[in-house]
Amino acid sequence: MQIALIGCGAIGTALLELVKDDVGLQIAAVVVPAEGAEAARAVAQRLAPGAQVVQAVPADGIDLVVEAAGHAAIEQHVLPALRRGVPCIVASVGALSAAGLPEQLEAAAREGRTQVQLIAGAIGGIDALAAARIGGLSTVRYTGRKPPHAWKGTPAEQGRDLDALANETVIFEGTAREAAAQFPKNANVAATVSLAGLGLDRTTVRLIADPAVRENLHQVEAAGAFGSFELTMRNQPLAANPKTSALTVFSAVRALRGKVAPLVI
Ligand SMILES: NC(=O)C1=CN([C@@H]2O[C@H](COP(=O)(O)OP(=O)(O)OC[C@H]3O[C@@H](n4cnc5c(N)ncnc54)[C@H](O)[C@@H]3O)[C@@H](O)[C@H]2O)C=CC1
Ligand SMILES: O=C([O-])CC(=O)C(=O)O
Repeated sequence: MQIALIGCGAIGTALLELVKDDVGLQIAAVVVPAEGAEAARAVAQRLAPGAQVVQAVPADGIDLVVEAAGHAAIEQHVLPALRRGVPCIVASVGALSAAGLPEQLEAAAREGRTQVQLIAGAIGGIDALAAARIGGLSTVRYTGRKPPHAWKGTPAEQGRDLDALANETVIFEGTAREAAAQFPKNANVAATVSLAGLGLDRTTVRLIADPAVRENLHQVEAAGAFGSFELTMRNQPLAANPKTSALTVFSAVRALRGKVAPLVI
């Protein structure tokens, strides 16, 4: 299977490392903006020597796209690939918080008679939540807790010095839609939980900067006709990007391997 990888940062690089010996998965292209091309070429030379580094998904010869780039990449690269009939695996699930984008993705996939797969990424329990939804859900709450430095470059910095935080601090409370839009690199999981469950506007979200934690903690509490569950993930962040959990990479690799494996779980 010939694959185009969109994004070659923390997730993309770790993904290339993991799949470099997978015989069924050939990385044919790495798609990055012009300013990221040089760094991506160095990574590709080491981990995917057969890949071309390009600024758009090649029009021919690609069987599967995997996105690990950021919200803008969905409109820019995923929608056109779907329309051409190329299935896509998406990590930047928070992009679907933009009005109309879920519908556009569905329409593009229909037009191309293909599918877009939103990965679970850094969160677990998505299978249970999506199944529970069929019986009816009453509440779904998501709490994301990360060390203060993981919130740098986000609205969490407004009115506070993250380096000086002595206690856990709630930096956001609201809907999953608002969280995903305001924290595009930190709240994709909020969008994923909501899309699997009660939707972007009925899922309540709290985001916390906590100087007492080293890991990225994700908690989900869900209740409905199925019963209830509480889930806590204590994820190791990637050294290359403290905002991103290593599990996100494993989730993307699982999705890729699931496309070629004879038995899938
Ligand atoms: N679903 C989940 O659980 C999670 C999803 N994510 C998503 O994955 C994205 C990537 O995460 P990291 O690898 O940690 O980020 P990163 O910042 O380390 O790497 C981003 C890469 O994408 C490239 N890029 C940026 N905009 C692009 C565009 N429009 N088209 C093509 N390439 C582009 C950059 O040049 C860079 O190579 C995040 O921005 C977030 O949207 C991240 C963590 C968890
Ligand atoms: O990787 C994580 O821990 C979660 C994350 O950044 C996101 O949801 O965007």
